[in-house]
Amino acid sequence: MAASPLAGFPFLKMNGLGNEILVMDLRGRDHIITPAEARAIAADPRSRFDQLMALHDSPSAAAFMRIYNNDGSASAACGNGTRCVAWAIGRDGGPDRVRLETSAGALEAQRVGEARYTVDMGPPRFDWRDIPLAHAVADPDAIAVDLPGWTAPGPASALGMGNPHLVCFVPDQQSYDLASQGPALERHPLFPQRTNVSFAQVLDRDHILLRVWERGAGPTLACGTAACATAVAAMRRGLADREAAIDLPGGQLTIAWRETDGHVLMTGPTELEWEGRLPDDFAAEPAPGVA
Ligand SMILES: N[C@@H](CCC[C@H](N)C(=O)O)C(=O)O
Repeated sequence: MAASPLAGFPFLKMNGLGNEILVMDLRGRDHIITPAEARAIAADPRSRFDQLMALHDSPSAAAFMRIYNNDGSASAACGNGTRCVAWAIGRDGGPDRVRLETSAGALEAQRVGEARYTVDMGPPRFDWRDIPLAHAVADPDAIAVDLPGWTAPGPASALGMGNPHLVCFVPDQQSYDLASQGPALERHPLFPQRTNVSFAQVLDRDHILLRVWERGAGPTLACGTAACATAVAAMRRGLADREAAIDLPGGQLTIAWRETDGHVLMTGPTELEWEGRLPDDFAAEPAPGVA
């Protein structure tokens, strides 16, 4: 079998509030990581990740980011991963301000402290085609999500942050079981591309507790886009002010929804855990039908 172009390839193992991020810089190369390769990388404890951020050349930004979940599926947005990429590009005397692209649009990241970044995550999306939903809904903040054997505590919110989100507001987030309700809600028929699922408990107008079941990755210690979606949904319901602290199992993000242009600003830390290389004999499972 021919050697994989990823054999021995270097990576940064990082995290954003415990959300496990792998950064691989493929700029100047023409290899696009396949879903099978992403799964194989995630399955190795030395390169495990919730999300893999693969950097590619961009004519108008420092990099174009292809984002993979650990089940091999793609996403067009990852808040914690975007901060990690900004750190990776900005380290060793690189720029403090970085423009990055995804298939959902351009994002600007600004260093605001030691390994700490604010990312302009762009505007939230409420049109059913942009989230996307399977069909038009009368009110994206009044989504009924009862499941067989489970009654939702009230209507949920559906919105997009470049990726789909379902936000369920609950009186006590600890009493909701991510492991059983998460997978079912991720595949709710209203979401043709599946969805990230948030259980949010509003403590105060500027303070929200959040746990997230991520599309394609399951429960993670933090999800930046879910924090953005939750803050916006709470603000639209009149439950929170324009800036709020979101507490996730891995720590705190600050989310502001700017009135002047409707963009969402996410601020939080990054951490480098180790630098590594894929094995020299790296190989992914073959594509179906390929011997
Ligand atoms: N952890 C991320 C979101 C990653 C993508 C998500 N699971 C999806 O499939 O949309 C974040 O920090 O935003």
